[in-house]
Amino acid sequence: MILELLAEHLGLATDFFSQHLNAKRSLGLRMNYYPACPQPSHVLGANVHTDGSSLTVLQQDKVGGLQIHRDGRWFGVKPIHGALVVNVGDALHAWTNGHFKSVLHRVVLNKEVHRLSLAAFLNVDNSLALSAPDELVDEAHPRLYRPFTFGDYIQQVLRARAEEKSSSKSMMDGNRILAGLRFDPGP
Ligand SMILES: O=C(O)CCC(=O)C(=O)O
Ligand SMILES: [Fe+2]
Repeated sequence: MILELLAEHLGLATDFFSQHLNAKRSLGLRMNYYPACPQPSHVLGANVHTDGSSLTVLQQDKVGGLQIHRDGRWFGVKPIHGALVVNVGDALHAWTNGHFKSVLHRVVLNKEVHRLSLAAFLNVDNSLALSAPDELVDEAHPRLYRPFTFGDYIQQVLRARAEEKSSSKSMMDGNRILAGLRFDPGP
């Protein structure tokens, strides 16, 4: 349903995303438990990252701690009773030629109480080609990425992880991961 509204918003066929995801989809579920922490400024509950999914739907409790990065600053995502948080992941970012941006996020801890969240990742199949449709490419929005499958993206993630292990940097940033798949228009 959300994917159908997003497709309509972009002027694409309503089932543009959902037809592929209905054929071969997988739903990943993760329960996150963040203990109270005596020194919350020294550690993060979840490190800075983007999700690889198309969309992530998150249920958080009332404690708070999720933050998104925008315009060089971190903003808290205030828990609203009965509301779900919907995040765009790297797969949808690439598939829409960056019209929808995957959001860099992290979780901070607090001294007093633990926090729980449940994340549902709408993942795409490794064989899915994430080429943006021509409708989303024009002079103002040149094609960002060469044609690639989600499996190619996973290879880039593994490469980035291996690099992280050998350096002090630790950040699963979709922009950095997708940089390896950027379109090179040539000389
Ligand atoms: O716990 C949260 O609010 C976010 C969790 C998250 O980013 C994730 O599981 O990918
Ligand atoms: Fe996440």
